[in-house]
Amino acid sequence: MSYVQVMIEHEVLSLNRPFTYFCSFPIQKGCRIRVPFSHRILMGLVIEVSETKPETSYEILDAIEAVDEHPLLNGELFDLASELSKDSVSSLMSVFKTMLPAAYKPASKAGGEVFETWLIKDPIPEDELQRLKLTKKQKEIYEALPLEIIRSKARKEFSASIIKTLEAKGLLRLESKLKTYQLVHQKKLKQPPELTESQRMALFAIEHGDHRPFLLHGVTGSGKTEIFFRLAQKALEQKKSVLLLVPEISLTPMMIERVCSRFDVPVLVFHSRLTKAEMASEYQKALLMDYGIVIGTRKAVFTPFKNLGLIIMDEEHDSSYKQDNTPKYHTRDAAIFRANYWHCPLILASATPSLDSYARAARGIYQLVEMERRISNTVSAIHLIDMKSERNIGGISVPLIQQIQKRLERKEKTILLLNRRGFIPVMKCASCQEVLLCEDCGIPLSYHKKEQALVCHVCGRHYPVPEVCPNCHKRNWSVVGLGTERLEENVRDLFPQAKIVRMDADSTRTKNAHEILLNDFEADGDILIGTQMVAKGLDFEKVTLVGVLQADAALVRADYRAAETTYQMLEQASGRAGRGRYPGEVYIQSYNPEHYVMQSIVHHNYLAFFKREMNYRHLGTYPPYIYMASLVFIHEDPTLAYSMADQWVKTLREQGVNVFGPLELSMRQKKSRIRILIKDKSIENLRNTCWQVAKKHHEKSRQVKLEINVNPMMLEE
Ligand SMILES: Nc1ncnc2c1ncn2[C@@H]1O[C@H](COP(=O)(O)OP(=O)(O)OP(=O)(O)O)[C@@H](O)[C@H]1O
Ligand SMILES: [Zn+2]
Repeated sequence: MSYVQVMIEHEVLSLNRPFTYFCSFPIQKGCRIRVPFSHRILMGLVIEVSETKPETSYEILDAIEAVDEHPLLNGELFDLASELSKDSVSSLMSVFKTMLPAAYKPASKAGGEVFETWLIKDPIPEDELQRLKLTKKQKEIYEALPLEIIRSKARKEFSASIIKTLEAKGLLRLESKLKTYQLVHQKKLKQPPELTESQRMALFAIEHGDHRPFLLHGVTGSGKTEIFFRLAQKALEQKKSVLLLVPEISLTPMMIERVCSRFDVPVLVFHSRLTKAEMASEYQKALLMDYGIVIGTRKAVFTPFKNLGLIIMDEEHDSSYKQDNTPKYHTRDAAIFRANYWHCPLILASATPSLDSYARAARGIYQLVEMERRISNTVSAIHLIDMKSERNIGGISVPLIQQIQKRLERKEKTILLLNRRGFIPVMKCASCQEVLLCEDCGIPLSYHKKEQALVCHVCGRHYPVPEVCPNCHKRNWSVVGLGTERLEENVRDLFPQAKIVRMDADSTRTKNAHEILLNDFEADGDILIGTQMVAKGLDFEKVTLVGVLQADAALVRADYRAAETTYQMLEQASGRAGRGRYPGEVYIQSYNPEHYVMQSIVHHNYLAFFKREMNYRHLGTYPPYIYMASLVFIHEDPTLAYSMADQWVKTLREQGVNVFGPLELSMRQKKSRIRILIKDKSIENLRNTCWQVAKKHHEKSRQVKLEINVNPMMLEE
């Protein structure tokens, strides 16, 4: 018998506190529990268990039942959750739900096919078997059955009716077991290569460093992965686990392959494409694992460990490390927390570190380790193509076409980057200039040829293509702009013999699609066309040419990080060429070749870019010089949302807070969104202000939704 503190399943801030229940059954902290709550039965998570009755002003009700036998979260993860909740200004329950695999979320409706039924053949004395009088067929099948088998499999492979009979006669016992998966195939192990001089120096610096996080700034192709592996090897030798974070699902297959061909230890994988049951199975394995390697995207940072010895965050600059929806946490912050908890090294690695991280390294908050040479010892030549004067066919400049032709003749490979999917980015009427917009979001729709549909790239809604313009009723659609789907067609027209592989959000919807496409390209592909996902991490020896189309498209965004993200994308894309024996060349098509982003790329000069960009951030008072939070008020009625935002601007201004807005953003799902921005030199002050708004807003209005983003990675328009 005990008293338990329970956080109930709802994520709202008004319920962001524990409720007390009386518990007549055994339960541990970190288990889910069913409890009565205002005339309903809800699921919750036990955050404390005590023998003594706590002081409460309300009647203590009886909890109904335990859902888990063993805790899903340990003490460390509880502490991490409470820190992330405070820091991201979101409810503790929203953090728990993000941490746990979907199948284990505390939610009444949760569940899923995580368990499957097994048949167990317990030993039975011969005379007992005689007494049951089995037919010849029944006996045959009984004897043929293995000691343990999944029930559905047994029914399919043998006879469903006979299996049923054997169950009824008590010869087969039913047992419910967690579905497990062998996601990773073991391969022959590879021997580690001899380290280069610059790798040895970097490794030495890390092994002789102190407790602060490391920022490993190594140019593309400098062999950072080998550094990870040497460090991992040491941790594993001490029987400690290694957490290896990668930004995007597209990078996991390559990393899994590399890890599995080096280490003969358990490897667990977490990413968003796993099914509910696979995710739950990996999580259960982690709870039981003594030591091993965990590879994964954002969510992997919440893996439970018995003993963690090393955290690596590869491509640390990538914006997918920040979660878009509540809780809007950054994986880096969670990684820093865990490294502190386990007193283990944290390696933030990138060829193009985020400005935030590099600035921190400059101030000594991180330890900077640099690798300036590529393994191949080559430097790719960067050619800027001025599209204002250069002739092009289907969006590809003549010099780039000539280079692709050369690669085809030499049986080398080309990567073409165009960061826009679909066929035509904007559907426009050539007669009246009408642009077709998403009804829910108010942003232009893209034409996707294969699907014969107009698609909103924000909400994903599909629309049929109208015969005529809804405005002027003429049939005169203009085909302006270029998406990856159309680029593929154009390249096919130019090089009909080439084998082309296209990788973008449309071609990678299905499970394992990334892996299949990349394998295709590596095997016999000539040209890989894709969005920013082809710019990252790929390591193919035969790629000697990279072409970037519309390199400055992303520069025109109003976001304060537009230059930074463009720089990172271009430098990363350039880095895919010339990684092996053959030197690489990069062709960047730009309308603005004098821009400092383009110039820094040409000269492979990160530091020049960093200094210039920091200067602009200083002038505009943007991060990393200050901290920033965006508060978005959301409602169908724009005037209601606006007045709410406007009141807060006035109130905060009276308190001396540095606040900007209100500003109307594009709609989402037919709802208006009004944003205010807060800037502060102190992150604590900024968070306090946000919490103050969040709590008061909640008391004042339940109708207008408020979304808070502390340290947003991007400011939308
Ligand atoms: N010491 C070494 N000797 C020979 N080859 C090596 C060595 N270290 C790494 N390599 C090879 O060099 C290539 C580039 O290494 P790696 O992929 O680790 O680069 P990286 O620094 O992660 O680059 P990026 O930031 O572009 O992803 C790989 O094919 C790797 O196998
Ligand atoms: Zn939309």
